[in-house]
Amino acid sequence: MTPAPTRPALVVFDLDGTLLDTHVDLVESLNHTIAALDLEPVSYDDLTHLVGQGARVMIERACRLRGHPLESDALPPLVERFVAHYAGNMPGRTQPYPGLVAAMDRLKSQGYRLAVCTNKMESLALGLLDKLELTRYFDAITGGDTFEYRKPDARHLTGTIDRAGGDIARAVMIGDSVNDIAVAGNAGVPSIAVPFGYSDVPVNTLGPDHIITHFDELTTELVEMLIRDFAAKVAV
Ligand SMILES: O=C(O)COP(=O)(O)O
Ligand SMILES: [Mg+2]
Repeated sequence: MTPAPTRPALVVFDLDGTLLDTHVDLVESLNHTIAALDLEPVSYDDLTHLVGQGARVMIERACRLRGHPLESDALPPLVERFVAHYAGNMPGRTQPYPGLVAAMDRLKSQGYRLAVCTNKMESLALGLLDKLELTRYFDAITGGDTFEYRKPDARHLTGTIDRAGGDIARAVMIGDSVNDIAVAGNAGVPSIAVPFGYSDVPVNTLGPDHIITHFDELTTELVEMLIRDFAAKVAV
């Protein structure tokens, strides 16, 4: 039998492509934004190469993809256009992935803490989670502009863990793409990858400590096992 955990752990979630399926609204707002430059719309397949570093980078990458690299002064009005459209449309067609809410209820009923560490702008992350009535689950929600650094910089994750009142030795990061697995590795925290998000490569190639294909698999037993195995690996 698994011994009782010393103290509840903290599970830190990425947002886009992990907690929430945001792709329809991201693509729509991105296409609305680049339409101001008369650029052809991008597709969902393109999104996996564009998303990951927040709206500014996503817009820059989309313009480059359409053969229209931006001058630096062209970006701020486009970011404003994106934010107005995206925030105005929330929650749009965005939904939690299957089993997420039940998994969060399960973890919280065991006293676990939950947090969000996303490269999405903090205001957009907060607004979206509010609209979906999910904010109350989280002890901290940090975005790509909360600190002066963001994923994959370890300090984005360690700062999130601090704000959530968590302990780095009892935390797990769960995400869909390279920044999530890298930030966990950089911070010294075990990682779980989900394959249903927006990675442009198969998640097993990112080197996560574990992969779950459905949130039904996210249990306190799994979290405890990952924390224990990770500590044992680091101690070797
Ligand atoms: O919005 C982005 O570019 C990335 O967001 P994420 O870190 O929640 O995946
Ligand atoms: Mg993501």
